[in-house]
Amino acid sequence: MPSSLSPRPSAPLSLHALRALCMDLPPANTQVQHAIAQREATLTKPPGSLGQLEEMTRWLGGWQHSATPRLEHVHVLIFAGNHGVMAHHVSPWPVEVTAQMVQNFQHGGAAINQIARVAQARLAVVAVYELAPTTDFTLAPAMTEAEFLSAIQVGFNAVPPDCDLLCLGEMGIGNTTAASALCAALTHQSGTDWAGQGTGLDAAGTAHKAMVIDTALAHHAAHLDDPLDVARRLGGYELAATLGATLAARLMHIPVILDGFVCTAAVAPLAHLHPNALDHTVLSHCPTPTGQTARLAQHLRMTPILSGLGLRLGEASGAALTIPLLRAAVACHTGMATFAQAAVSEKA
Ligand SMILES: Cc1cc2ncn([C@H]3O[C@H](COP(=O)(O)O)[C@@H](O)[C@H]3O)c2cc1C
Ligand SMILES: O=C(O)c1cccnc1
Repeated sequence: MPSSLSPRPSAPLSLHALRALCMDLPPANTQVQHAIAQREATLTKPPGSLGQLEEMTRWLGGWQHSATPRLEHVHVLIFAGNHGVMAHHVSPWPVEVTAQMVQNFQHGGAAINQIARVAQARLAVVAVYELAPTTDFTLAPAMTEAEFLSAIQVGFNAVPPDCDLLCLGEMGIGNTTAASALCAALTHQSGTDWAGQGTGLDAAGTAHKAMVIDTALAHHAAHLDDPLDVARRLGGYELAATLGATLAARLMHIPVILDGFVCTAAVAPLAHLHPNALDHTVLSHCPTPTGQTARLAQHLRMTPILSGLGLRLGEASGAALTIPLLRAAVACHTGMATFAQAAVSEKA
């Protein structure tokens, strides 16, 4: 069934229902994947010579449940939120920048606006809780259970049903601290292991960020066994919305491209609940081979589509950059002639 005809699922209304949903997610269509691999073998090229493009087509088709994958309706969704932990100056930028950048997205002036236009994708921005900040998570959970569930629901409901591919991104000054705290908690490591420079902290600023994360980890130490509770205590509204959108996409047969570190950290709790929970997602990029995004990718056994570009912006910029590549993959699979059609001799 094409993704555009998939029924719109309803969002889970309790933590119990959310957990149950995460444990029982629909798989990819393996028959479709097999059919795509069979056609791929008949196309006028040495087998496997389009490398990862061939894998991408199989991945897209398997999750769209269609042997002729489509990229007619590609959507980029940015969730924005603010962070109480900014009381500790964990970013060199002021919190107002979150709202200002949301305006910038709406007026077409951000990097993502240009990349989405080039990629022929529709862009939408959702300011979660109208950018009210979370609670400072060094003192208390970032979100109450009700706030957490409602942010998940915002993300869940933001996924357009008529969508062949969803690219997710975020905007929230201070959110690399939340993302690093999540990673540290999920991997049972420390702030130093996961804190990075974010939007340009110097070495002293990064060490302070690591200390703030360690303070939060100590405060919540007795409650870090449940991945969803980790997401509630140490995450943020836009991270919870990202998790909700990723779940909705799974139920609606929509493949997902995750942007960078923050986005991937936001959905990492799902992988800790169920090993296959992120199979319908792909990580777009890693800025460096040894940074936090690379380590998170390794932890989640994800291979980024793009590496070495040094992208460290967020906003779904890396995710949207992969769209032209995916369009090329699908165009080759659907448009190429077979050996028989083109009268090209097959391998001896
Ligand atoms: C002008 C500007 C545009 C951005 N677009 C994305 N981010 C990125 O930086 C933020 C996270 O970094 P940190 O944790 O260091 O604050 C997020 O908003 C992220 O999307 C931006 C940041 C700035 C300053
Ligand atoms: O990789 C990311 O997601 C990222 C990196 C720095 C700032 N904001 C986002």
